Amino acid sequence: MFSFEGGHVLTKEQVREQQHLDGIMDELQAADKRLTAEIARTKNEEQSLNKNFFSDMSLNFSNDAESIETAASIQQQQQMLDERSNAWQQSTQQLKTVKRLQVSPFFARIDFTEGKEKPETIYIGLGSFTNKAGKFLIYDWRAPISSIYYDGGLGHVTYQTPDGPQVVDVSLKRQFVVENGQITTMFDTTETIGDQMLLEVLGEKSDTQMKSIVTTIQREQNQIIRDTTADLLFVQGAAGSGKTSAVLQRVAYLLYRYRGNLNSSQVIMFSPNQLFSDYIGNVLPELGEQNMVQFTFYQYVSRRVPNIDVQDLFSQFEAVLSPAQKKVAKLKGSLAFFKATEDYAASLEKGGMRFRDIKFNDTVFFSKKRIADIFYSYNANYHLGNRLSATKERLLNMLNRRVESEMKAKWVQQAVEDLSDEQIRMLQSEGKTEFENSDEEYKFFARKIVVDAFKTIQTAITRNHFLNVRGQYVQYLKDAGNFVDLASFGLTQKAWDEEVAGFIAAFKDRRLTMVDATPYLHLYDLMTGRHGERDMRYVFIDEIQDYTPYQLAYLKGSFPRAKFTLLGDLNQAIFTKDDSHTLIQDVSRLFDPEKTRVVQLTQSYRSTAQVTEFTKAILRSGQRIDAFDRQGPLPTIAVRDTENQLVTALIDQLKVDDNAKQTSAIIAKTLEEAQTVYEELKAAGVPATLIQSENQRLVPGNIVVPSYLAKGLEFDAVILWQVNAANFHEEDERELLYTIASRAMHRLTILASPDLSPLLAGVPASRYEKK
Ligand SMILES: Nc1ncnc2c1ncn2[C@@H]1O[C@H](COP(=O)(O)OP(=O)(O)OP(=O)(O)O)[C@@H](O)[C@H]1O
Repeated sequence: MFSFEGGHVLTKEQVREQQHLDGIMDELQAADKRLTAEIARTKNEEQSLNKNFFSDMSLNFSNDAESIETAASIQQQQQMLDERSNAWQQSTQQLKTVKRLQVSPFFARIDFTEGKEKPETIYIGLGSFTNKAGKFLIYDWRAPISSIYYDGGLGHVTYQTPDGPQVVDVSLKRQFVVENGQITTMFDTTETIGDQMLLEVLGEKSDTQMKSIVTTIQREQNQIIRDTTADLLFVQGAAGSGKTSAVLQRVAYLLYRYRGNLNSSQVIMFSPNQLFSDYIGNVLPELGEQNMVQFTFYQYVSRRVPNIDVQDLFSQFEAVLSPAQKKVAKLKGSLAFFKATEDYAASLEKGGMRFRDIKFNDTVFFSKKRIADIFYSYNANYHLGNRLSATKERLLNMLNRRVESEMKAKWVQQAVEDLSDEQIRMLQSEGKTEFENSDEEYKFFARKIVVDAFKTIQTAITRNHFLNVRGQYVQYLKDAGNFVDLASFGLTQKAWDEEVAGFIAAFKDRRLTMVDATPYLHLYDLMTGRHGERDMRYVFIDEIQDYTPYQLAYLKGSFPRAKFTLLGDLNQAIFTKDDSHTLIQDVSRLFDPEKTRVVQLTQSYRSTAQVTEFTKAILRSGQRIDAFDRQGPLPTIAVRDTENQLVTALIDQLKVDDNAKQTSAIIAKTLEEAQTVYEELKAAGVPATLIQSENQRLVPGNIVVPSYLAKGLEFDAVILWQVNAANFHEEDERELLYTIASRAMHRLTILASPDLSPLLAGVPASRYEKK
């Protein structure tokens, strides 16, 4: 293994590689020129074809034969136009790749032989590049053959091709760092991906945007990236083990592998918060792909219940639940409750559906009784969805028939008389202008007025306004004891009734907590026979430990034809807390076990060995977490008597981090505490940015952030603010503490006053330094 940087004497091999690189850079430059010219030319041709589209043809439709000729000629012109525009698009795409490759053409080389064929050498980069003769100069990292770079060492290595597994004999694996057309680092490795390269990458500074990991993807991550068989791919991994990184590269891989059949709008990713969505937003574009659809679960739910205020992340995190409320939340998040909602909906096929009157000018037009009679007039084979469509059709027919009689109503007569000249002209412009008699004229205008006025009713029918969804949900909660065993969740009927009463009070104000939002939507979907988004092909859910089984079951049903990739670390549950440990069993029940693949990632890449060893000791679960051998300072713990003294300790620490050119994130438990410490820093003249909402962006420099927004992010240095007994004492706060501590890449500091959280009592003294 060797490496060289400025000043070292180059070996023959290094000179040879640089010459090869120079050759490729020349080819890339030539391709850049050629493609740019080609794009300009096709664009011009297309424009002139467009301009002359009709003038180039003799349009003649006077007889059949000639119109056929004309049609053929139009078609031919259109075809030429399409070809030009395809050529233009292709060249534009190629040019983009060439431009990306010019920055860094390749990062690896492999030499291998396949069977009895001649030895081959290939170079791997961010995209494919062929010379004019069609020879591959660079292979895309996602090409089947590139897999051998990630999957194995030297010797026999198997890789998957569309035609099945292939075996090759690998004789060389070389890694490069290329900057501005110069090879700055080069390693030969016998391992999968040499530790040295990884060490270099991991030692870098944090950024406000996540980076891609294509040059150093690890073998077990590659399994995740290239899996195409599992319906459910479940990735359980320690903090910083590259779950998020791996799935982002997986999206890029799938878009490449199924190019032409899969586009980025058929891939959806659920992220823990908007801040995180922004943080990962650059990875795919950097890899030359378009971003997938991104949502937080809150966004996904709240956009579907427009007039209701769904509980946001902040209040979800800060809410303090009574023991009874905790039990209710557990019940409402369970698969048993999911099943109960389905059973309740099925019971509505026989009766109990709640409707609203459809009103017109403040009087009842279709009464709820009438609607219910129609709804239940169909035979028992009709499910809710069919019943609803049949009812709507009937109502629309009835509405049409009412037009004629309504035309005689007094208000219509009045409206016709009141029509201004302008209105008359407008209405006439849409139809007749001459009438045989005044009666006919009256009817014409009366009909227009009635049809127009009935549009509100039509909308009410087509948009299901006559369903009383909120009333239905309340009714469901009241009846829930008939559909789910309350006792198995430790609840009596009385306790449940009290909770329902509390729920109704908030619901009247149009407020809905997160635990109710999903069953509410689910019930609505069942009532309306909604079948989910069938176009979506891949669903990714990050941080699944913060979802309830109910929410996951609901998402599964919402994307009935998609394959799912779920990522989680059961040690990092910040909302669902200890329930997360049964989540895997619950989730696996939703999928076919034959098509489920579980991958465990145990190696933590984010942090230094010192930070990982410390954070690991916070946990009790004994889950395997392997530290990566990258060295850094021991974490420090500083306890002071007063908060004032603690602020001084904080400012001192910020200076230390600053001197090490590391940006710090000060993570406080709650938003309120984050605000306080931010104000204290400001008063002391220390610059920092307060992140108080997920809709903000990360910025360079020091930040102060509440714990629930730090999910999934990482920072050079992390300072945990006020890890005292008051803030962290419950067992179920252990995972939160682990989550925020594990955000640190290079340095971790823990500050507390007047005492230290007992949750840190189990961390051996050798793993930190007291200050
Ligand atoms: N193969 C790799 N090569 C280089 N860097 C890697 C690799 N795998 C992970 N990393 C780095 O490790 C860090 C953690 O990765 P990532 O955020 O994907 O982990 P995670 O498992 O989603 O973490 P968490 O659950 O703690 O949020 C990132 O900086 C990422 O770039």
